[in-house]
Amino acid sequence: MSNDTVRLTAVSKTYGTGDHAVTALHEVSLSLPRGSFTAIMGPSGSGKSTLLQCAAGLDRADSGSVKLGDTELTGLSKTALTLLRRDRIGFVFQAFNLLPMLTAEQNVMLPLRLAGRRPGRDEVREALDQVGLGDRARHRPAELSGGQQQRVALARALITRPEVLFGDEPTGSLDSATSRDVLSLLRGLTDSERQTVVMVTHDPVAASYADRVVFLADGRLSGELVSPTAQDVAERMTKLEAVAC
Ligand SMILES: Nc1ncnc2c1ncn2[C@@H]1O[C@H](COP(=O)(O)OP(=O)(O)OP(=O)(O)O)[C@@H](O)[C@H]1O
Repeated sequence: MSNDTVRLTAVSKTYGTGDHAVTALHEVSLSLPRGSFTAIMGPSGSGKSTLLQCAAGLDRADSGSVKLGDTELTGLSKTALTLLRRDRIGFVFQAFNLLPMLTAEQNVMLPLRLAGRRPGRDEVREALDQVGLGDRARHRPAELSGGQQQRVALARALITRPEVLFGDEPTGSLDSATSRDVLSLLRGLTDSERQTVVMVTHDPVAASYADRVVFLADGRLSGELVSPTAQDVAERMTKLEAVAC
């Protein structure tokens, strides 16, 4: 079995046709090793979200290969892809997407209920404890801060024990202190549970929590930084943005 949780090989994706065609990804190859935390950065429109969507089976690549463990995603039917996302992938987005009428506990239970499982209360409490919210289980989203709501979203993403957790700007709507809490949690998941995490971000400080930052420019890979500092990331981004202008 491969040591990579996710492997993209020569993935290309074009939106639209003819004069309106936009090639969002040009033959991108990228491996996400098991237990690694990767940040994806690049100027606006460089293909970050498209990369994440193709890697997570939310969108289909036009060509190339996308593998989750030993499963090739590109040939899967829509139903098989839906099941794969439900059972093997976790997501957190900039918007927390919690259901307002449900408590934290009920929100966290939802993915298991949708999978036809009756979750044990212990299992849900454990997921909430993992994100430091064991004492907020009965609160509804409106009774929680933004950072707490994102942590509930994180517990909901982790309850199925996904092979990979994808984040699309997971700290994008949080203030810097709250962002740090959420990023430390993600870092801790990788360090203590070997959770594979990949996150798109615009924030060099957020990216500095990752093991590696992968840069995209105009739909192509444009280098990477290992064990990045926020300053190194910011400098690299300034250069990429200058070229993109
Ligand atoms: N559904 C779509 N239809 C047409 N073009 C699209 C679509 N989605 C993305 N694009 C185009 O593909 C390119 C890459 O978009 P993408 O959203 O992946 O970039 P991004 O790096 O995530 O940008 P941002 O940082 O601004 O969110 C852009 O030129 C965008 O306009």
